[in-house]
Amino acid sequence: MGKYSKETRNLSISLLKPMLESLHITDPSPLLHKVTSEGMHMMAVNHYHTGLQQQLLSNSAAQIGIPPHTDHTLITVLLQTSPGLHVLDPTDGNWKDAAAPSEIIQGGAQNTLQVLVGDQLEVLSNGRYRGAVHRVSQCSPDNCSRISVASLLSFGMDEVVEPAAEMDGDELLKPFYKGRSLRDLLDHLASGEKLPFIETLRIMG
Ligand SMILES: O=C(O)CCC(=O)C(=O)O
Ligand SMILES: [Fe+2]
Repeated sequence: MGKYSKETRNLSISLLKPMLESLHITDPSPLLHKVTSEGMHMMAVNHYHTGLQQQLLSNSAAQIGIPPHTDHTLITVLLQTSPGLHVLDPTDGNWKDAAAPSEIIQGGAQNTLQVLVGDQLEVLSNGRYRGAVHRVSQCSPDNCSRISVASLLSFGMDEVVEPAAEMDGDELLKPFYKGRSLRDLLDHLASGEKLPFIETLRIMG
């Protein structure tokens, strides 16, 4: 796991670099330096299995799966042992299976990594990149076995993330997001507020 974690962190950073360059941020190096020196990298392992499913069913009507959400990250790299991850396609509003069709046919997605844009990249890019809305479909009650490993790269806990000051070589004219940190996200979650955090950051009009 240690080696995998290191490799996915390196992969995320090497993906982030051209993404920032694509925004024509005059000098992306200080941003990248912040991520590499003070950023957070977390690994989350989700195990969806029949025992847990049955336990949930006996207690309530709940079923295993994850409802639609975006990640708090800059970038998430996800490994799944079998299909189940769906991503919302903003162009037509339909959910798309994140595994390639050939993998679905073969019943596995072991050799593929999914890369998801998270909220922090949406804010930093002033909405040019949009956080990927994703969900995990519910397991069948009698045949549920799935593991996913998420590698979550973000700025540090107290870094206030806001639209980058200069993009496309010009001054940023109008920021569409408020600047907030991960600590603000934790306060938001603790407050019991139902609105997704990213929606509280968007500045309308
Ligand atoms: O299990 C998965 O495929 C996705 C998990 C996920 O979205 C998350 O941990 O944020
Ligand atoms: Fe997620």
